[in-house]
Amino acid sequence: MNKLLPQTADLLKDPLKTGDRSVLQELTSKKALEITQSLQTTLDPTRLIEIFSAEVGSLIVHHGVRYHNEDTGIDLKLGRQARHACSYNLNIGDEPLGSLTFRRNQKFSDAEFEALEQLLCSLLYPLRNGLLYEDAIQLAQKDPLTGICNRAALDEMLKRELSHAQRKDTSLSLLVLDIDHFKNINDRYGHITGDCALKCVANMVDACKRDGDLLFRYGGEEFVVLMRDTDLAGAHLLAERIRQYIAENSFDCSGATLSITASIGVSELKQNDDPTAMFTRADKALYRAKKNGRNQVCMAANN
Ligand SMILES: Nc1nc2c(ncn2[C@@H]2O[C@H](COP(=O)(O)OP(=O)(O)OP(=O)(O)O)[C@@H](O)[C@H]2O)c(=O)[nH]1
Repeated sequence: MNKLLPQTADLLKDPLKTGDRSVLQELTSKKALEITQSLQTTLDPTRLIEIFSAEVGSLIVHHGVRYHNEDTGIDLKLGRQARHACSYNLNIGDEPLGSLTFRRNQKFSDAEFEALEQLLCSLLYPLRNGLLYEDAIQLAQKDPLTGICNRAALDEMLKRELSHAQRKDTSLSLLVLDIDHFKNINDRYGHITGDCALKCVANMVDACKRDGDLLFRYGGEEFVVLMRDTDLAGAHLLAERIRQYIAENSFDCSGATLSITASIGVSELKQNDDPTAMFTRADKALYRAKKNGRNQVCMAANN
């Protein structure tokens, strides 16, 4: 593959020489095969674009690439954003896959446009598979009712955050929140109102926490917040703020005005902790908060 590069780069240094379309066409066909093989190594859309840009760059010199996908929120910028641009809206049938822009200081020649279009065909199906895979992963980690991350996501994140905090010697705290007497809401107003209350609580917790804190629905009427770089005192502050906010703000669900409270247990990461130990300490603290009369925050003993 690399043998082609010097020859190709020379050819493309001066756009006027690129009139030799047959050479470029031949190189493009070979490159398309190489790209197809290279793109088989990953399903990560960002990585796919990086690989594609690097492969294309060995045939068609460019200084920057931007991939933008409104639906997934991916906005990837590689290299620098030079003066001349060559943009494509990628799609398969009527399925949009985002837009891809190549940039460089010299104009792109017609032969290069043709070559790029041909090479892009090798990207479309791997990119679609990558986007679908990412979609499936995200769906599997989302709670369909509240739209926040679910327990599977918590299991994964807790493991990751815990090992990061232990490696970097930073603090990490966790709170478990359980709505008080939630069964009464279902029994009195029905499950649709109960569902609405769960969504409202998720929004309330989300409104109280910092951007870097991670919110999960653990199951039923139980929520978890994972707080990076936060010690027990900081976690206590957030837990108390959430408890107070929920207790002081009634909300409307399907015509009913609901006033609810929540109990919260908090724990901080200890040396040699594993995810289960850390979670269990917060859960036990939550149990104490319930036992002591609910609508309160209890801290796990940190020894
Ligand atoms: N509407 C609705 N209810 C749910 C959902 N998941 C769990 N529940 C209900 O949540 C209630 C939990 O009740 P309990 O575990 O007895 O606890 P509680 O009534 O909140 O009482 P304490 O936790 O002891 O204060 C049960 O009635 C479950 O059916 C859900 O997704 N939607």
